[in-house]
Amino acid sequence: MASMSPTEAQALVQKLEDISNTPPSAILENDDLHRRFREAAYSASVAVHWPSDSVHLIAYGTLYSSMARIGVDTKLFEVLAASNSPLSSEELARQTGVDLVLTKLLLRFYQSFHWLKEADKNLFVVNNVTKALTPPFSVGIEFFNTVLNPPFTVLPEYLKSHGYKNPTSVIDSPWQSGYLTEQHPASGLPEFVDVYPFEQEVGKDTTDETILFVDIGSALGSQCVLVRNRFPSLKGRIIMQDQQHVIDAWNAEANPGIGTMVYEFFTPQPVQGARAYYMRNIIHDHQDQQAREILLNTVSAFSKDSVLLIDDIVLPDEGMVPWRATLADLNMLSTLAAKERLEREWRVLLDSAGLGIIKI
Ligand SMILES: C[S@@+](CC[C@H](N)C(=O)[O-])C[C@H]1O[C@@H](n2cnc3c(N)ncnc32)[C@H](O)[C@@H]1O
Repeated sequence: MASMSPTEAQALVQKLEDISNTPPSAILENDDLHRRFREAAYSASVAVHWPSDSVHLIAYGTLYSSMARIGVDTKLFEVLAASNSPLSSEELARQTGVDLVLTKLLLRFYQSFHWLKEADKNLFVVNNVTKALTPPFSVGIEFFNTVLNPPFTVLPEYLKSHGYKNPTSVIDSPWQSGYLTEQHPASGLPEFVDVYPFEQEVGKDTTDETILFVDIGSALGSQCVLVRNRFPSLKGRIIMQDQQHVIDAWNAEANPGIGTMVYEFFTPQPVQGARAYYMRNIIHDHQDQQAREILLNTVSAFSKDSVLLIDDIVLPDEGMVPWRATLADLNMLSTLAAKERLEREWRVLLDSAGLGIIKI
């Protein structure tokens, strides 16, 4: 790691931000410098990726091709490139015929990956990437997406099943293989106990009988184990709830101190008056009506000391959305026709279930 004073580090980061907004023409107009700078900037970015950044960027590879194709098919990039002035999401929706909600979602994604720019609030302009995604270059996008991605995707299985021999037969190549696979990398986000003062907020004056923590849709109880391990001397019961087949897979002997319960979250919550009800990655799996039903079922069990802890993504209402969040949004859309929510969408949803927000 290079040594540098905090002031020098600040200045360097500021300089990089300036350069990325407006690359100097002295670099762009000199072929050699342009190449070197492009490589250095890319490798500087990769050099500071967190491990989970690398996993996400690589694992979501096929999504970029699909998102580019949607922008090409709908002519969103072309419309923007043809305009002499910045265009709003409404204007882009009108000119492309894409529904406004979907247009906004696409724009969030494209912006998070710097495929276009938001010059001012809800006003979009092209950049070098947008231009690259218009004709004639854009012809390649459809070809890759429709013709090449399927064999790319089956390549690992194909090679495994062929003993990692180099394919030489045109009638037995990955092309002929029809196996499709999908993976969702773990999120790598902070744990809720690192950002929420759990012990102070819900752990006061508890006894062995207090129901401390109910994890709704817990999967295999990672968050219950986390609470137990993080607060070993905190009194109170910890309960994980999920569907029968999930609870059946739980190893109770290996995890003492954690209760299990089969619970279907479209029915009223049977555990009354817990200090904390917790849901991670549950609400984002559902459209508003189902989400509201799950919330109302939980609220029905509240006592005056109960809180609901929702561990999910909150997209900012304005400004740049981090690319990790737009990937998650698209993931939800592709796999479950669900969504990540803007802060104002969370407020409306929670309000509709009679809940107020204490803190985000
Ligand atoms: C996306 S996973 C989240 C798991 C866990 N909370 C986490 O963050 O790792 C959704 C979980 O909800 C459970 N689930 C789905 N539908 C359910 C239902 N109707 N009632 C109860 N649990 C359900 C699934 O079995 C799964 O474990």
